[in-house]
Amino acid sequence: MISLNIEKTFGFISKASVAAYEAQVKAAQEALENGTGKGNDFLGWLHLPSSISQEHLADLKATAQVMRDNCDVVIVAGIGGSYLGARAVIEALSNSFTWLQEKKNAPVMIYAGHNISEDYLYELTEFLKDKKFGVINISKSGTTTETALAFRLLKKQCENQRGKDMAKKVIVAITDAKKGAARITADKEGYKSFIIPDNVGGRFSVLTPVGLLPIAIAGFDIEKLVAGAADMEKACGVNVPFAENLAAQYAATRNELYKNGKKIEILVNFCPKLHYVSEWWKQLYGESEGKENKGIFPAAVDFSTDLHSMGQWIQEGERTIFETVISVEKVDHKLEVPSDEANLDGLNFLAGKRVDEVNKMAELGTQLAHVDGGVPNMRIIIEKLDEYNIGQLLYFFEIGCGISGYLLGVNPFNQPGVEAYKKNMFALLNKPGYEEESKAIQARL
Ligand SMILES: O=P(O)(O)OC[C@H]1O[C@](O)(CO)[C@@H](O)[C@@H]1O
Repeated sequence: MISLNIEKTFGFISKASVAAYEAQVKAAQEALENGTGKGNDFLGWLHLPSSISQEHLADLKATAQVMRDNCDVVIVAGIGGSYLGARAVIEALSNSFTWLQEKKNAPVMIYAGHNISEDYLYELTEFLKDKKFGVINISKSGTTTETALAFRLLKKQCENQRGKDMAKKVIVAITDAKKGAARITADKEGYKSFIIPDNVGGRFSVLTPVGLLPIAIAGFDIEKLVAGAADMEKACGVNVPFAENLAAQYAATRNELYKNGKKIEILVNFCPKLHYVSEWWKQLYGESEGKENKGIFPAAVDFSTDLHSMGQWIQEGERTIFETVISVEKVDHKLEVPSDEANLDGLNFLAGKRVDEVNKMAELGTQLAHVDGGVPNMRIIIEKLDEYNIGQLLYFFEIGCGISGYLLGVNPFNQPGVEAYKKNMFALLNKPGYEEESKAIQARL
């Protein structure tokens, strides 16, 4: 099982102050469990891992097989919670150079619909010109502009290039059961579709088809992923005592750090494959907690890379940060530092050592240096990067977020602030229905 070590926060906050959260955490857990807290119409993720049926997984795997049989490239079109979970898991589990390898055992996964860059979309459509490609159109609301725009382009290209019949086979929609343009299009065109349950918000949807279908297409074992999440659901259950409950400890510790002026949490990895786990985590915690002028700012770094860019700030900048390190115990491959007779680079002191040992010493050295520099440190220890462990990690962060949001006193399941930019953009683009806003915004320019 994943474990959590909070010992290196105790020079900054006391053990007793974290322990004092027990009753508050229990109340938050019960509010989640009984559906009595804020945002209680969005708790579908809470027992999702333990309630996913074999039939549902079989349906996902069958659709994944159709895509694998008919596509060399699959575009995951989605933004925020409608793509980050899939990308996080796929990149954590993939060979770092899989997309460059000649012989592939799964379609190349590409992401779109998460920006409005004309160059990105142009270059994507150019790249796809001679490719057997398919598309997964993912949008809970079914109306998100970034995704809808990319899908409009990709749908047209797929139909033109591969013919209407094949396009029908290799375009899949994941959206609301009834409403939104993505649902209307899927029903009208006869696409295979999956439903994002009403009571699961985008950032909590990685264990719905939103995450599971792309992950299965990329060739990973979604049963093991769900099994890992289900075991974490048990391990972080409402009846697991506070001292043994990882999510409870994490939520309490970060809230106590926040109260003591640590306003920024930096999620740290020492393995570049975890970059998108951090991106997923940033949305999960940022959208959930950043409201009512409150909330820890979730940031992330990839070490040791960023030790050579952000390391200075972290070591000696304003002391408003704490670090949460995802520490992976075992690597997949073995590579030793070779000995070199001339030793021109002076690295013979490392000869015979595993590269991972060097990385682990960088990790330990960094932890000690940053703690010495005034940065509290938590460590999430994960045995290795496989489906089962990543499944655990995802659910740990989800339940930790639910508890933490309630401790902070906000509704962790809405995101009203995201509408502000959309309203302005629609007004500036003269979207029908925004006539008043258009006038008002023009007057401000
Ligand atoms: O799945 P949708 O409805 O396209 O939304 C995508 C993302 O946009 C947001 O709604 C914010 O606008 C996120 O909460 C969500 O994950």
